[in-house]
Amino acid sequence: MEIFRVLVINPGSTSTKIAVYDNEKSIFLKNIKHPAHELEPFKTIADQYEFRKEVILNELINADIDIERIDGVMARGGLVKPISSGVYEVNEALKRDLRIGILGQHASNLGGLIADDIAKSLPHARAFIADPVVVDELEEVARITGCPSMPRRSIFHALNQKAVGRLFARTRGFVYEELNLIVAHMGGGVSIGAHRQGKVIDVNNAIDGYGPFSPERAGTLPSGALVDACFSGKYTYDEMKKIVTGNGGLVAHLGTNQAYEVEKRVKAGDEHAKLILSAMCYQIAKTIGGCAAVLKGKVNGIILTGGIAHDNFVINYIKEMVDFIAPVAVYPGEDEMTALMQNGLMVLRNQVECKVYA
Ligand SMILES: Nc1ncnc2c1ncn2[C@@H]1O[C@H](COP(=O)(O)OP(=O)(O)O)[C@@H](O)[C@H]1O
Ligand SMILES: CCCC(=O)OP(=O)(O)O
Repeated sequence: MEIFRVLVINPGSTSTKIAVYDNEKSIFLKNIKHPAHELEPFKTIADQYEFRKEVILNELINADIDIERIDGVMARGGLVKPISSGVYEVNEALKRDLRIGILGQHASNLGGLIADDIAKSLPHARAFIADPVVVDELEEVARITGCPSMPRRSIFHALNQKAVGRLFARTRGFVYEELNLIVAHMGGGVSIGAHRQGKVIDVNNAIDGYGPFSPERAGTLPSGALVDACFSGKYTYDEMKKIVTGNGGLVAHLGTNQAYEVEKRVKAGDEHAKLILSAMCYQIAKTIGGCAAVLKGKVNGIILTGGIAHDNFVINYIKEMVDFIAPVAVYPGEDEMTALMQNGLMVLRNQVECKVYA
């Protein structure tokens, strides 16, 4: 059997994850955490490009991985134009939109760019992204806000939400497309999606829109206060953007983007840390309740996933508020690396056609 070597790169807001597979066999996996102070010197996401690329290449060198053998570089894709779920080969149009950050700035914008750069330096590698954060399956009614020029947008952890949705269904003898699920991904950002028979018909905008606050995002804010702050003369445009994305949420309240650090403080008896972490959980649970209404109460399961799903305080808090809706399943971490590898192998084996980003 032909062996395909796939490099998977996943730049998240608080981490860079790297994996190498020979066919389905994992030969290397590393999660490099980036505490807030390490990323603070970079003014923009684009400024992190060299840093993140170096991190990836150094890890591969240190692990003695023969990168010349790589056939495909799979990346978690970023804030390009809204597109359907699937695998896209990195092309010039995609790179241009990733560079601009046409729908905003997020570490995953670097994924396709770094993948392309690495693939081009190798003898026969191709670069792809799959299920980027802009996968858009929203129902029309879910797009409308009270201000026609500011519609709601689908920006979420599409790759992992769909991967764990499929895993949940498979392990229970169903297919994902038969079930109604609510998936809460809790990472540097938090997204909560209403999955109706394989389509995410409603979800919060996890980057700079609305929804629960998260380790580094402010989430929904009182709009009057937000307008006042913008015009107060105290902040530049970039500073306001950073308040909403990057320096919001746990970073703003507690000075760290690491939920495990907050959990340690809570265990040590820090009442303020407990109140803030509780507020984040409370907002997540309320949003899950909203998704139950979207699905008209017909919910087969609630899935809690992402790095913070390792945190027992968080899980217990949310479970207590929502387990009256449907059974709660917990998938700590994410299945993004496996999902990217599987998508890459399907294309390299010509089992699916990759889509063209135009
Ligand atoms: N074992 C753990 N216990 C509690 N929180 C954790 C644990 N592992 C990771 N986290 C938290 O999960 C968050 C990162 O989640 P992750 O899904 O890796 O996000 P991202 O992809 O945005 O970097 C961080 O706040 C981190 O502190
Ligand atoms: C839009 C979802 C992307 C996101 O928030 O990812 P991180 O949790 O990795 O920042």
